[in-house]
Amino acid sequence: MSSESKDPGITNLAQSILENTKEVARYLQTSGIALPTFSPTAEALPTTPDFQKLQARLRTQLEDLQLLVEGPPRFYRYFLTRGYDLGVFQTALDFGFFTLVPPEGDIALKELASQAGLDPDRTGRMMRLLITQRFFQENRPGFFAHNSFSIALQRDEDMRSMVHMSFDEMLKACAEAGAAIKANPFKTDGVHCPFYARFGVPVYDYFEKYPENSGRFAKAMAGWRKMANATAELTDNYPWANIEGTVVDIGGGSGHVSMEMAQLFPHLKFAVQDCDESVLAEGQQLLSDDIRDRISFTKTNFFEPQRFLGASVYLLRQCTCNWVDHDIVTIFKSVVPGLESSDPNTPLLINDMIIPEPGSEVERLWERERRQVDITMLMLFGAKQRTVAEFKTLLKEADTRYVIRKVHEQGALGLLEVYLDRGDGVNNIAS
Ligand SMILES: C[S@@+](CC[C@H](N)C(=O)[O-])C[C@H]1O[C@@H](n2cnc3c(N)ncnc32)[C@H](O)[C@@H]1O
Repeated sequence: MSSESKDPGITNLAQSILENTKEVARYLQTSGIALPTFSPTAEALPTTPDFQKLQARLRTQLEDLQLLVEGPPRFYRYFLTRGYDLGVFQTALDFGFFTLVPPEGDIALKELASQAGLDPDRTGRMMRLLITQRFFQENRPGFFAHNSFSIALQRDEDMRSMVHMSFDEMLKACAEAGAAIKANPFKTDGVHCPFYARFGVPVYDYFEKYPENSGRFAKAMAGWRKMANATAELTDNYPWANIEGTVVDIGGGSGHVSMEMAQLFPHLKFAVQDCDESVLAEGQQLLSDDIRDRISFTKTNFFEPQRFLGASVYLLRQCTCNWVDHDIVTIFKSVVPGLESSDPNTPLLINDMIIPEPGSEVERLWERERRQVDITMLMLFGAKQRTVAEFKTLLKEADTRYVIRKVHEQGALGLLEVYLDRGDGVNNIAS
């Protein structure tokens, strides 16, 4: 539920937008960063929590002003065409427009079409729609160049992979949403969900079946970390400097999070576990010399009892959201042998989005970001993001000794510090 129920009136809203825009400009000037433009050479904006707060406040107000000024019929006129907009974006990625347009200078339409392997008519029509949406530019007729938004996808393969995967596999699954949910209105899991309806296999079986797409998935996860959920909640909310030994990164994918942590905490080792061999192999190749000796990769099934014993931390990052409740109970149970074999202060860290309890006073866009990812899980896995109370219920169902010692809810992802109460008083917490 949103805290913003008052209607400020459009001129008051516009006035506030002006004030908040000035604050953004002041922040940038104080940080020595040039004001944003659409030029391909525009400087990157800061990603600090303070700046993100300013961005979010302005974004909410801009969205409200646009809705109020447009009114429902005009709004729906644009809203209903988003499917076509996304279809064009997907095609542009499929045909490589973002990488074929050179980083500097421009490219003739005919040349772009020829390199893309597409006819010039459709190449031009799609590029020109994209240009109306502020991707690319056509400063001289028939020649295309990058702007700040299109070049961002050329420069960063991880981010491009995330956008491409979302508009390719995931969007196709979403198109099946109505039919798939109608077919099973009271059952939801990895085989009763839109992704399965579209592709005929659950998500992770799909990536095993198509290893070429699995590589893109691993890059996409790294891209998502850069775009939406940096590791700050994980790195800043646990006393990493005070521990020693090995962090087991369960379902760690290509190990991109372990790699970042290994750079930050050179005294720690990381054991990346995942079921997908190609993703693990991808990670192995990304290791730089400074961390190579401290990161291992092992093919593991997190539904089976943990075999890495005596670790300092067991980490489950962005895995619980992919599974339905009874699977989560199995995953939580499977960590228990690891925790039992370790020091009583060894946590299971669950680093996933936390859904606010209904009725919580939270920002509308903050809640929307969480609910968008929650619905992503519904579409792809028939699964969900969870509230703290839901996590607690599943942990207790897995093992009554599980206790949640700390909850960090504020960042892009939440962090639950979970321990096993072994009756020695160390984790005897009323939680
Ligand atoms: C959403 S990704 C998260 C990756 C990484 N932890 C992160 O935060 O970016 C979930 C990972 O779980 C892995 N996975 C799925 N089923 C698994 C299983 N049964 N055992 C181990 N890993 C599994 C997937 O291959 C994938 O890498």
